[in-house]
Amino acid sequence: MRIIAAQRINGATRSQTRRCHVIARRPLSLPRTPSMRPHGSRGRPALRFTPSTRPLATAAIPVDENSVPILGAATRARELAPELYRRLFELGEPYVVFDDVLGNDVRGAMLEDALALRRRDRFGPSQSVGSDGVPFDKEAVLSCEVEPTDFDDAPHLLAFTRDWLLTLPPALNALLGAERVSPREYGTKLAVQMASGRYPRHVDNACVDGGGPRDKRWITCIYYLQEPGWDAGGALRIYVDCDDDDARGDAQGEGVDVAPTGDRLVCFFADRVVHEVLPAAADRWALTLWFVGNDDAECAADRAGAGLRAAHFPPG
Ligand SMILES: O=C(O)CCC(=O)C(=O)O
Ligand SMILES: [Fe+2]
Repeated sequence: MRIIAAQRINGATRSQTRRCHVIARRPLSLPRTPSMRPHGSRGRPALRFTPSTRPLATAAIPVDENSVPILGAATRARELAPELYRRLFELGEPYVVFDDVLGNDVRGAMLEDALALRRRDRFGPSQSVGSDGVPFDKEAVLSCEVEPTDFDDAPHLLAFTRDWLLTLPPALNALLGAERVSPREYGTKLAVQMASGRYPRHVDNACVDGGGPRDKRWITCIYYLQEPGWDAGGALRIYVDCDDDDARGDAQGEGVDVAPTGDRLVCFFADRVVHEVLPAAADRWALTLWFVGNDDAECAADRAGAGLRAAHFPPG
């Protein structure tokens, strides 16, 4: 087993010279999606949404394995999968929060990567999709999809992404007893919400027919990169079902706030959980991985959560 050198985790080996060759394979046959547009394009028409997922293939895997930092991320994915499965699938909890996922050194190295990408101007306006399937720019939120070609700047972000994508789907599928989470396709987004920015209420996968490829994103996992002691707001507000006889309840359910504490991972179903992000007083960093469902029926109108979604996004 290879050992990660502490200085690599600390980012001390970050250099301007290329350490290895990187497979710069773009998603193979997917159309350009809103988040894959050239950065900074202005005055774009309101296109129908097409999901930004990609074949796993060799994406995010540099040719020289020895250059990939070892974060313990695959081990953590294997360790956390049973609890994720139990709480999301067996107990039907709307979301699951894991803390101390990779340790503060790894978190810090991932944040350094993100800052390096920002210095390289790799970010563009971040888009959301409305309940009608029409995308719009979020205010003061920038994002990018970390690519294999970003390896020299972002080895830790890529190593985490690669390890989770290779490990979590098979681990969940073993528990589910069928290949319901695709081990071949994924979505990803690195986002920074600046002061004054916010994410309006939405469901990641609105399950609307956008006229393009079907959006197959099924499970959202968000890893937060904040420094320890973060108290600048920016909670993820998740709307959960509430009982009819709950005095505080209304048709929209009750919002539960999850702070974007560093080294925290929050997971929920991409096609049914209504959520938003509240304003933060400082830059708020998050790396999202979307796991893709293999089964068309996973994203069905009558699935759990449809009532809550209808309450938040009434037709018309
Ligand atoms: O960063 C977060 O907490 C949530 C982000 C989000 O809702 C999204 O990217 O769709
Ligand atoms: Fe979201």
